This record gives sequence, C-alpha cells and structure tokens, in this order.
Amino acid sequence: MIEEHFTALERAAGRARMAAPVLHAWAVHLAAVLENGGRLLVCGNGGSAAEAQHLTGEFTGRFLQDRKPYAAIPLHADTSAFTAILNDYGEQDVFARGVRAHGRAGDVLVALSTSGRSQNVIAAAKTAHEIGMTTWAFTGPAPNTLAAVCVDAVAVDAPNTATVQEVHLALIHALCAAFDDVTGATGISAADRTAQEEAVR
Ligand SMILES: O=C(CO)[C@@H](O)[C@H](O)[C@H](O)[C@H](O)COP(=O)(O)O
Repeated sequence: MIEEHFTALERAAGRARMAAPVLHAWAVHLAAVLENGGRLLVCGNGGSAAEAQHLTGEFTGRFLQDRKPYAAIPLHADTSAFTAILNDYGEQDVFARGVRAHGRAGDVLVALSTSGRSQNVIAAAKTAHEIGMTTWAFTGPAPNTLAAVCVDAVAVDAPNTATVQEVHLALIHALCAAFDDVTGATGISAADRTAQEEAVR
C-alpha cells in the first residue's frame, strides 16, 4: 500500500507540472488584486480546509522570502461565524455567506474540492461570481461541477482523495513561489537576516 501511495503521488505530481503556465497567470493576476487592496478568499472542506488556511497563511504571513502581508481569509476558520451560519442558514451557505461578507468585486476566490461536488464550495463559487469576484478552483479529476462553475480551474488527475490533496498542496506552494517572483519578494527572510546579523556580531 505504501509503495502504491507514493507511485500514485509521483505520477499525479508529474502530470501537475503542466499547470505551471496557469499558476503563473494566476500569480500575476493575484499580485495586481492584492497590491491594490483586494482580498483573497479561500474555501474547502476537511483536508481542503486545512489547505485553504495553509494558502492564506502564506499570504498574510510570508512564503519563502520576506515581504509585506497581503489580505487573505480562509472562510472556515472563524468557528463562531461558521457554526452560527451552519446553524441558522444551513450547510449550503457556510462559505457563500462568508463570500458575501468579505468579498468585493475584483477580489479572488480560490475554491478547493477533491471531488468537485461539494455543494457548499460550489455555492461559494457561484456567489463569488455573482458579486463580480474572480473564481479559481483546485479540484480532482475533470470534468466536475466546481471546475465548470469557476472561471478557471486546475484539475488534478489522481485516483484518490489523499493524492489529490497532496498535489493540491504542491500546486499551492508553486502558486506562492510564482507570486513571490511576480511581486519581487526576493532577498533573505527576516529570520535568516537576524541569524546572519547575530553570526557577524
Ligand atoms: O481529508 C479527507 C480525506 O483525505 C477528508 O477530510 C475530506 O477532505 C472530506 O471528506 C471532504 O468533505 C471532502 O470534500 P471534497 O474534497 O470532495 O470537496
């Protein structure tokens, strides 16, 4: 089973390299949006929720290089709002209402779903589209509904949920690397700079 897992990951990750031009284009667009005060909203369920906040963390914090923070919100992470929306409006609205609350025309929604069938994620993408946001998806194999309702999508061709999630994380990191490249976030990180300064004292 372990060998099979890594073989599936190697194959899917190899195929995912073809997404490089799309990720670069997304990074260019995202840099323009965020530099102009726009926001990145991200949503997903389960493992994809973890990846959603992994992605936003790289923007409000930093990726490999030191740079300024950018506005990025994982839509599941406010547990009070999430549980209230779930309780008062139902599961379908848990992300869509967050999109209406935090999203503005021109902002970007990244929607993650390994199946491409999660109704709450699809509802978020439709809502974002309605209010004039740009919608991108990371999904499992195409065709799927989420990819169809978003402006653009990277669909990972892999046989199971776990492998799709693992490749999604690699794609997320590639997007972050491209974003740093586009925004000129070069140079050493703050932590590395401090270590260097201490080393020469
Ligand atoms: O992490 C896993 C399985 O690896 C699960 O938590 C998984 O994310 C959940 O079943 C999600 O509800 C699946 O949703 P989706 O990726 O199909 O949108």
